Amino acid sequence: MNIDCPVIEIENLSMNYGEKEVLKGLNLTVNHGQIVGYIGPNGAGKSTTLKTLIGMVTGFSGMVRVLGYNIRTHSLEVKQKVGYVPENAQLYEQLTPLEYLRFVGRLHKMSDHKIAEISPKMLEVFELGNMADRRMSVFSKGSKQKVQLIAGMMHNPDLIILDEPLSGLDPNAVLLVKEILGKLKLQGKTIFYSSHLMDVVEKISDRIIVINQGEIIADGTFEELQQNATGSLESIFSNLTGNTSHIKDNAELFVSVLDDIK
Ligand SMILES: Nc1ncnc2c1ncn2[C@@H]1O[C@H](COP(=O)(O)OP(=O)(O)OP(=O)(O)O)[C@@H](O)[C@H]1O
Repeated sequence: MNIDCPVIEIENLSMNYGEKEVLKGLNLTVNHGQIVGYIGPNGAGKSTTLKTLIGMVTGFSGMVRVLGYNIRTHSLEVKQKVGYVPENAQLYEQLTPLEYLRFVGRLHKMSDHKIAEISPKMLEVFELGNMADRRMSVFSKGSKQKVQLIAGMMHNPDLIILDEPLSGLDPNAVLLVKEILGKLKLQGKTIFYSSHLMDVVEKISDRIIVINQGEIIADGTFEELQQNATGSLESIFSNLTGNTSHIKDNAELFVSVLDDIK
């Protein structure tokens, strides 16, 4: 791929669901070889942005180019070349991991030989080797997420888009994914991911983008974000995305409502 050309280009991206304006004129360029953390409160528009990048959302306005392809006209090419791990794992649970990875690998035009060679190794890495032939309907949430992560990256894409990739993973698996992402970055891959795990985002991201109510409100390295508000990313996040003084009051209200049930 041409490393001089941006991996992701978004100009004036807006998206409405009915009356609700979910993305409000986003502008964003991501260059080759960065790990970009995309954070924001629930409902801020993170998943909608990521789905737009992968061609799963239509009806938006503005321009979106991924790996040089205009997503409106070349979404198939983007789907084939980009790695994507969705927020809610939609696995075909009647399949075993090996069957599922064969299915996904074929969609990415990998040879059956290559798929058969790498799938058991990747499952072993995620400690799923002994589950390779079991139906995924019996898998725990974390195990399903691990299969989803493998499926999203197995074709060795240059751009990996991850929506809450660490959701449901135990601390050792989180560590493993962090290590893998770090190594992929060293190979020149670009990783654009959303997460609510502020400590992880703080540690592994070259760049952090904060979205709130459909608008980008901060964009920079962790050190750059610290120039306006010191402290951990968690406290910067709270400062940027709103008043948190109501949290204690709301917790008290919740418990007092429960008390009334007695
Ligand atoms: N298919 C849909 N139809 C209608 N509204 C939608 C749809 N998908 C998302 N929304 C709304 O768009 C807004 C943004 O949702 P989105 O999933 O992008 O947020 P998010 O930042 O990923 O949130 P979270 O952190 O909770 O995953 C929310 O108000 C959500 O209810």
